[in-house]
Formats: sequence, structure tokens, C-alpha cells
Amino acid sequence: MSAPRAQGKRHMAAAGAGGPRPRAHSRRFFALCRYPMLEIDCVARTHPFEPKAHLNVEDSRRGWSAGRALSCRGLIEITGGKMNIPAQRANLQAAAAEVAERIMCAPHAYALFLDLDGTLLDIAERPDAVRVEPGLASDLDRLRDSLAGALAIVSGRTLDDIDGFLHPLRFDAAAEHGSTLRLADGDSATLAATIDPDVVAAVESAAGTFAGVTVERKRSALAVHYRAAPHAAETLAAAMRDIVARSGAELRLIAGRCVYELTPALASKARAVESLSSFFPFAGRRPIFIGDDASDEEACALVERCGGAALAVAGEYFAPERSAFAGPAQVRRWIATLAADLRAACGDRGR
Ligand SMILES: O=P(O)(O)OC[C@H]1O[C@H](O[C@H]2O[C@H](CO)[C@@H](O)[C@H](O)[C@H]2O)[C@H](O)[C@@H](O)[C@@H]1O
Repeated sequence: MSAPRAQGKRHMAAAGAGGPRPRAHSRRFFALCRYPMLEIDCVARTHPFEPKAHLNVEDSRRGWSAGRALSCRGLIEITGGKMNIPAQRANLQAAAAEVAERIMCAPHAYALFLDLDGTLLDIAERPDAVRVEPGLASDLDRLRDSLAGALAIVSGRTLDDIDGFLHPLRFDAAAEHGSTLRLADGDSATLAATIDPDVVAAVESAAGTFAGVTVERKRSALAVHYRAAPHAAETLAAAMRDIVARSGAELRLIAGRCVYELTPALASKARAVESLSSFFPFAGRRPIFIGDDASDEEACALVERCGGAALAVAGEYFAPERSAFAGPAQVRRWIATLAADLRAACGDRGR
């Protein structure tokens, strides 16, 4: 279980769309003053220095690779500029390995934002039929510890679902595509009212004309699933577009994996990542986002703009050649391995 967090500003009341921004030091300054002692010590303990093996402190990928080629045993990356992971999102399974390697070098320089369905959980026939792999929650917890808390779940699911799947652990989370933000130690904020009952009725009536189509109700959003009735896709899409048009500017339609989702127009996973990034311990770190679906695209673009990296998971949305992971099983392995390696390298001092 997590050790108590270091102190920091974590008041969600200020979290809304215009929450506090991290202080405007240059990121380089932040990195230099923030982690040299801990990380250098951590790397040094793993790779005792040899006469020809220097510590390479670099701020560019070229320098980083050069350091590696010269057998520098300790590589510290300064958090300025972009990560320039070779694949960014355009595949390469190597991208996932490279991100892991960089996190190993400087765990306190990164923040991890993880989608749930199709990323951590295998896709199932129905939303209530998903299986949570034993060990997933504790692997996430171990990784969160090594990142000093900077790991959040960013999902279309409700908060109750997220907490239920990862029970008994609680994580910082953005639920319902960013309509609700919650910090694991208590504070939460909702960006939108509960969904209009007239909209729910209109959607249920449209969905009810097809056997096998189901409606998943949430607090501020809802999802219409047609995995069991693929022939319904087009007609449903037209009906949902019509409902959105009648809602004025309040709702938006997301076409996900065999699902149409209505979410508050204001909310998005990108905004959620942005808001969470204004809180300790996420502030000032490079964001890494892992996701598999249409609603993850904006968050992927955001983290890349912020100098982080987005890793896609293959499925109905991202083709394998555009993806860093072949599926959720690979993501889970990546998490378990990274958590174990960080713990072995840094032990309790990783926090
Ligand atoms: O943001 P996510 O965590 O990826 O959640 C997106 C939606 O995922 C769920 O639906 C998807 O997964 C189901 C279970 O595997 C599957 O049956 C369905 O076809 C998928 O679309 C969930 O039910 C939604 O509420 C989430 O918004």
C-alpha cells in the first residue's frame, strides 16, 4: 500500500477548467533543482560508476543516445524540450520500451495517465462483463509509489466503476471522460450537471428499437453499446447526432469502440489531464498517456504538445502498426515490469 504522500497543493475546489497552473519556472530549472540528488544516487546505486562510465546529463535525444553509445552508465534526462520518442504514436513497440527506460532513469520526472477499458482491461462483450486481472491494482499501486504518486486513471467509466475495478485501492482519477475529477486522498470536482432525463429518455427510445443494444447510464454522460448488434451502428449514429443537435451546445458525441457516448461538451480527457497536471505531484512532470480509443486522441495530442509521450494500444480503433502495445495484456506486463524494476533499482527511496 502507498506510503503517505509528501505535502503539496491538492485542493480540487480549484480544479475546474481554470484551476491553478504550475509555477512558471523553466522546466529545465525545475529538473535541475528537483531531482539530481535522488536520481543520481539511485542510478549510481544500480550502476556503480566505472572509470570510463560517466553520468550524462542531457536535454536532447541526440545527446542521450550519444551517452548511451559511449557506455555512460547513468543517464539523466533534463525535462526540457520534447521527448521525441521515435514512434510518438506512430507505433514501434520500441516506443514503450524507450519510455520505460526513461522513466527508470528519472521516475520523478514523469507522470502517468492511464485509460482503463481496452488499455488496462481487456475488452469484453458487455461493460459489466470485464475481468480485472488479479494483481493489476497492486502493480499500479507499486508503480504509483515509485512515481511518488504521479499516476492517474483517466476513463470514460464512472468513479464507482473505477474504484470497484481497482478495489480496495483508490487512485487519482478522471471519470466520465473528464466530467469528474477525484484525488485519491479525498477531494473531487464535477465539471457538469447530471445528464438531462429527457436526453436519457430519447436515447433509450432510440436504442430500444434494436435487440442487443444497451444503454449504460452515468452521472453526466451515457453510453449506447452496439457490440452485440453491429448492424444497428449507422441508424444509432444518426439518432445520437440528432439528439446532440437538439441539446444545443451542451453535449458532444464520441464514437468509441462499438459504442456511442454522450458527454458534456465541456469535458474531455485532454482537459482532465491538463487539470490533474496542475496538482502535486503531477505538476512540472512530463505526461505519459496510454490509451486505445477515440476519446483518448485529444489527451494523446495534449501530452505530445506538452513534451510528453502518447502510447497507443491496438484494437478496433488504433491499428497495430500505429500502436505501441498489441493489447491490454502487454500494457499490464509493461506496468508490472516497470514497477518491479523501479522497486529493485530504487527500493523505498523511489518515493
Ligand atoms: O475511457 P475508457 O476507460 O477506455 O472507457 C471507455 C468506455 O469503455 C467501456 O466500453 C468499452 O468497454 C466495454 C467492456 O470491455 C465493451 O463492451 C464496449 O464495447 C467498449 O466500448 C465502458 O462501458 C464505457 O462506459 C466507457 O466510456
